[in-house]
Amino acid sequence: MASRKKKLQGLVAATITPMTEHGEINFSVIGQYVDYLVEEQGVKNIFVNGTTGEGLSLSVSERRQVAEEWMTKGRNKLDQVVIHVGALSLKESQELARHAAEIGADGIAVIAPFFLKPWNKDVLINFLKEVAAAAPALPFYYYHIPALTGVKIRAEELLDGIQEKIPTFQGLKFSDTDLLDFGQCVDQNRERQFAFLFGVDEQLLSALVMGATGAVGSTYNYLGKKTNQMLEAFERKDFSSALNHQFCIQRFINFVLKLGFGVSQTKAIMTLVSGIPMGPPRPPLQRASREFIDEAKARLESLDFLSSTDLKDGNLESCS
Ligand SMILES: CC(=O)N[C@@H]([C@@H](O)[C@H](O)[C@H](O)CO)[C@@H](O)CC(=O)C(=O)O
Repeated sequence: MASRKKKLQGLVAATITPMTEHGEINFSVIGQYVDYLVEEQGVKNIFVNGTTGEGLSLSVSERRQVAEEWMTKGRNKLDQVVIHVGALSLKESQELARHAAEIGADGIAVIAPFFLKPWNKDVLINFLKEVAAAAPALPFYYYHIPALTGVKIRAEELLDGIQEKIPTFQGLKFSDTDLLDFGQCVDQNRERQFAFLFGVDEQLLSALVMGATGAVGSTYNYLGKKTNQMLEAFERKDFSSALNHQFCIQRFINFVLKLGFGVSQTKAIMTLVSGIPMGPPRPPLQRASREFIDEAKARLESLDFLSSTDLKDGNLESCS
């Protein structure tokens, strides 16, 4: 039976997988990365090998090593480490789930298989159930990201009666903008035992109103501190401040989305803000362009999201 002690709350950074210039995993910076998240961003939960971590572009052996490194370096520093173990092959997913349990992870998450796809809720649940059963002591999260998987089964439908099928089910990572679906997931959870982790960083405040218990996202790697200020304002019911924080965050995300934003750009921005080299993404992704990096840097500075900036005085856009 999964431990119900620690409900996953607050911000969860969807970790980047650092790579060398030759495209190999750069394990040597993960210790520094943990310290940066905890000390500079106030983020103590991580989601490893997900979309941002290029989990599906890594081999099973690499995924195991990455998970191990985060567990080792995060020991006594991080609160919770959730490992994404979704794969097209059920066998691989089960292997990764067993491995996550062996190394002491706090939970596992799984996306819907996206090549030969489940065509209805029951078929999807059967797949998830088989993975969850490989790690029967670990909390299980379903990772709903329909825009990337192409599996459009509503989360609200999936959750209906899920615990009878998957006793370790502990929550949902909801990376979609359908707040009706999200709200109905929260609404049906009468006993409030599940974690509802929202995954669209630029809309988090709306999801908090709808009952999100936390958030998993790429921007919490470098905007964790800002987003924590929003969570704190929301907690003390200072909705006007919370909205100001969300608008500030939106100004940045909206800007980069218009330039073209994804995992490659996240790697470049994190390198810029943290000073820790994240390296290039793995093909077919291509590294972010010089123009993107320059424009993103200027925007970060104008919003006062880069600590080195001197623009505070008289800067109308400043979000400090
Ligand atoms: C499609 C995508 O990558 N979405 C991101 C968001 O954090 C996203 O980068 C952010 O909201 C900006 O649009 C996360 O939901 C992904 C995530 O949590 C993960 O890496 O597993």
